[in-house]
Amino acid sequence: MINGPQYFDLQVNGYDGVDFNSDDASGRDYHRACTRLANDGVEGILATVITDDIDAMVSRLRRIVRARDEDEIVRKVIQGIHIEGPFINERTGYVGAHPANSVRPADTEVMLQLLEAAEGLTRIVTLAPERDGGLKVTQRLSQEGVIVSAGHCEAPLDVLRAAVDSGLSMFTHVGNGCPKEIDRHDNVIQRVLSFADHLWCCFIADGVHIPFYALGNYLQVAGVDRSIVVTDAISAAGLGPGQYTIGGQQVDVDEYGVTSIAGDKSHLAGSVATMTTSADNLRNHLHLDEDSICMLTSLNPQKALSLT
Ligand SMILES: CC(=O)N[C@@H]1[C@@H](O)[C@H](O)[C@@H](COP(=O)(O)O)O[C@@H]1O
Repeated sequence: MINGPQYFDLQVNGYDGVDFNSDDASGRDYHRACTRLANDGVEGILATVITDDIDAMVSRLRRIVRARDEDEIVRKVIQGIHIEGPFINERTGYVGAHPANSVRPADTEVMLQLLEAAEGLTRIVTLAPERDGGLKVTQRLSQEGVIVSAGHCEAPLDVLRAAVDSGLSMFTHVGNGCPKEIDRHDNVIQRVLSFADHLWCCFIADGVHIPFYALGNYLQVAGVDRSIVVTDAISAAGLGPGQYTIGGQQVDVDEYGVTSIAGDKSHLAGSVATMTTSADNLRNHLHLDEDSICMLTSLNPQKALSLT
């Protein structure tokens, strides 16, 4: 997709064999991943750092900052950072692939430490509003101009409403990061969809995280003009089945692109999608027109970041 609309991906944990949450990714690794992203028609991404011990998150954030400082293509492609965790819901199902023992309640001091390590590059923070007491971190982040996105959460309706009033403006991978067995009506997916007028709703369109017919329903309710497609790609993106990593965890990828943490099939652990395969899915499985695909994969993510 060289001459078409350029994709913009708000959630990328790795690409082409490079894990952005690894403790030994080199500048050369970042160069390779970003060159492949650019060749795959991706104009910009937010490199995503997920829950871990704070020292590990800090050093991974610094590593991304350094890789950008040293290399033009990395600077061009990695347009910012998405910090996903550690202030998420620790309960099984909601915590998903994040290491539960590193999850913690939201804390302004810790948040500031992470923001400082990212040196002004943080554009999105995913947290669980119900774990942000007094919504203090939500308020602080929105004052700082950082997008607060709810995710890996089970926020009740009144907490979501208060979070929106405090600056919450996005929801991370709607339909995922929640248990498979939840109440058929009163669940976090229905709650967030009821707030879709106020939130950017992000979806993973790989056909593994959400069946296409359900994704079609979600997009109709949320509206293509308020929705964003992300890959949530891990290092396996663009490669075949095998064993990969996200941070200190091993991820198995099967021949259908289903990811799992070392033999535990209870939840997914990122995708192997690229923006090209995601756009193809929207075209071929959801039969969306090109304008809608462009909004979901390029215009809306940039609008959310106030880049257009
Ligand atoms: C990189 C990464 O790990 N991304 C998340 C994962 O954290 C989460 O566990 C899963 C939940 O999906 P599920 O709720 O459908 O299992 O979605 C994504 O794959």
